[in-house]
Order: sequence, then structure tokens, then C-alpha cells
Amino acid sequence: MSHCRRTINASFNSEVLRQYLNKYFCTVIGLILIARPLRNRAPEMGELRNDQIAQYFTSTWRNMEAMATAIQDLFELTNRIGRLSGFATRVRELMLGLQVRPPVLSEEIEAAKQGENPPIFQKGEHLQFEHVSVYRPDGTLLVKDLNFTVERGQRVLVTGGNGCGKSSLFRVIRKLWPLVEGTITMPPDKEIYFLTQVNFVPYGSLRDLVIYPQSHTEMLASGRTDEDVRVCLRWAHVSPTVIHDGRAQLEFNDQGNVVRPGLNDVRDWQKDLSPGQKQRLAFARLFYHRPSFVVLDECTNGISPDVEHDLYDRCTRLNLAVFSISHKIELKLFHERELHYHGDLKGSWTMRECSQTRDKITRASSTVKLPEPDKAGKKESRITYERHVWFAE
Ligand SMILES: Nc1ncnc2c1ncn2[C@@H]1O[C@H](COP(=O)(O)OP(=O)(O)OP(=O)(O)O)[C@@H](O)[C@H]1O
Repeated sequence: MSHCRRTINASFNSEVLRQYLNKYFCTVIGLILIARPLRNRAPEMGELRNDQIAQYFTSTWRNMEAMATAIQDLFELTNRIGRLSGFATRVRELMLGLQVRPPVLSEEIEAAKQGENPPIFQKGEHLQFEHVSVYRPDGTLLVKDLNFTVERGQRVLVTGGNGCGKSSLFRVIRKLWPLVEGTITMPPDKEIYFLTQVNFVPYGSLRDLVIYPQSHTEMLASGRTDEDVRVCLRWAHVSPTVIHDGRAQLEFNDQGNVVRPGLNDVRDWQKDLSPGQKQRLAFARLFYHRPSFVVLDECTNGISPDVEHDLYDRCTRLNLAVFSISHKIELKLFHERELHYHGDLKGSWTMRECSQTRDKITRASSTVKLPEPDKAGKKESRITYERHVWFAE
């Protein structure tokens, strides 16, 4: 904290000094230079009348001021160039660092290449795992010998304790981590979508948020309309035209004025949207593009349960093949199979039908009273709220 304060103070002082010197030092020097011939009674000055001298003084003075501003701008430009070159150096260092990065899991990959299940990525109709093992970059086994297929329209829920490797499987699919062993068959890239907790929020209009990476021109060329976009916003519960209790699902308070954005409205969405609204918009984009396969990696943790269930239900109705990670047992209601990681050292796992446990999930609700002690610590509040809990027997 004290370091930050010192840095801010130092940069404030140097900035004030720099601006002061630029503005006044230049003009003072200029003033002296103008004044010199007058004071020294230079011979050519003697021929000028008083009004001509005043005109000479004023115009030269203005030129000096303009020069001071130009010098100030020049300093500002050097600052910006300095910042830009700083960014460029950091990007270059990052790229060099990536190039010289020691290969990860190279020994394990070499060993697998000599064995029965060399690492292979191939394109296909379904998402299929054959003898796939997932390792952490430090070589720790997370899950061993995965064998299953996700057909079009099927929904699989991945469950397991924290850190057991659920997301790691998707890191391998996205090629962020190397595939060590086994064959992964995947549909073409444009047919598979990944939604994570934090999703990219593009710049542009509300329409651009939904149709990204398409442009408006591409959208029109593909025969899609603004009505399609509005429908997807409604399905994702983030529509500025759906109003409950006087409040739209998407509205902003701009200096006391309620603003419900239209499709053409451009805002700083990254700043203006809450994390939950960003997650809902990611679903609107998913519904708009409707890929055949979608990987949902705990991408609804900022969304209220009723809306979350509706979003999963919509995926089912759109017949998307869903591969989702979640700790919420009630989501079994929207999936057919459950891939459960045991999180043990052997990397064991089981695949079972959700229907085996689905019926055992029940929703209990109870009325809870908020404690609100008085001075004696006894009084109970009259405020109550309903609490819903999901149980698996
Ligand atoms: N970028 C990384 N580099 C190295 N190890 C990582 C990295 N990300 C995660 N890990 C490790 O890999 C293991 C599996 O992590 P992963 O994120 O797949 O777990 P998870 O089952 O999805 O956990 P959670 O339910 O908490 O999200 C963990 O031990 C974690 O520490």
C-alpha cells in the first residue's frame, strides 16, 4: 500500500513538474528572447512605431505559446510511445518464453507412442474417447482409460470432487494440455462450443454480443433476422423486453434514468453487465449458433436455479449434445448419463445412467426465519424466506 502511495506521489510530482516546465519554461524563455531586442534597443526596432512593436510582441508571444503546446504534445507522444514499446516488449518476451518453454509431458507422450494407445486426435461425427488418460502437466495421473461416446443429442454430466480433473478433460479437448494417451474423436470445430464461468464479452451492440463471431452483414447474409436474436435473448432470460415486477431482465440505471438497450445500442458491456448476465448472454449466443455439441464447464454458477434449469431444459429441447461439469446434483434431471470421477490415485471413474439416481433427487423447501436479536439478544425477526434444497437419497 505504501509502495503504491509512493509511486502515485512520485508520478504526480514528476507530471506536474513536466507540465509546468513545458508550459512556462518555454514561454518564459520565449518572452526573454522577444524582450531582448526591445530592451537592447536593436537598431531595427528603433524604426518601428509603438503599435507595430505591440503587434510584433503579441504575434511572437502567440507563436511561443503554440510552440510550448506542441512541445508538450511531443512529450505526451513520447510517453505513449514508451508505453506502447513496453507492451510490445512484454508480448515479445511472452512469445519467446512460449517458444523456449520446455515441452510438457514429453516423456509420457513418447512412452505412449511406443504403446498400444498412442495420442491421436481425429475428426468424426461424435465426441468419442478411446483409452484416453488425462495427466496434469507435472505428470500426475488424473483419470485413466476413458472409454465412452457422446452421440448427437445426448447429455452427459461430469461429477467428482474438487481438483479431481473434470475441467482437465476439456483442457485436453481444447488442446491447452497435451493429449498423452488414447484417441479423441471430435466433430469439426464449428460444431462444438465451450462455455466456461468467464466468457468473452465482445465490443459492439447488443446484437453483436449475441451473434459473435458473426458480423451483422454475415448474419443478414445467412438469412437470420433480428427476431432470431430477440428470441435467443428471451430464451436466455436476458431480454430487455421481458419485464417482471416493473424491471426488465436487461436494463441499466444511467444517472437515475432506466435504460433498456435496443439491439443497436452499444455500451461498455464488459463493465456494465453483471457476471450472471454475462453467463446468460453466453447462453443467448449458444442458442443463436446452435452447435451440435456443447461443453458447459460450471458456466451457470452466477445464474439463479430456476433460470439455470430453464437454460438446461432449452438445450434439451434444441437437441444439443451437452457435456457439462457441475457440482449440482439436481442437474442430473437434465442429463442422461453421469461420468463420475472418483478422484483416486488410480484415476478411476464410472459412467452410469442418470435415471438410476434421478428419481431419488427431491426438492425440499422450508421457511427460514432470519435471526434479528434485540438488545437482550432474544427477538426473532418477522422476515422469513423460503429455502430450497436438493437431496439425493
Ligand atoms: N493450469 C494448470 N497447471 C497445472 N496444474 C493445474 C492447472 N489447472 C489445474 N491444475 C491442477 O489439475 C488438477 C485438476 O484440476 P481441474 O481444474 O481439472 O479440477 P476440477 O475437478 O475441475 O476441480 P473443480 O471442481 O474445483 O473445478 C488440480 O490438481 C489442479 O491443481
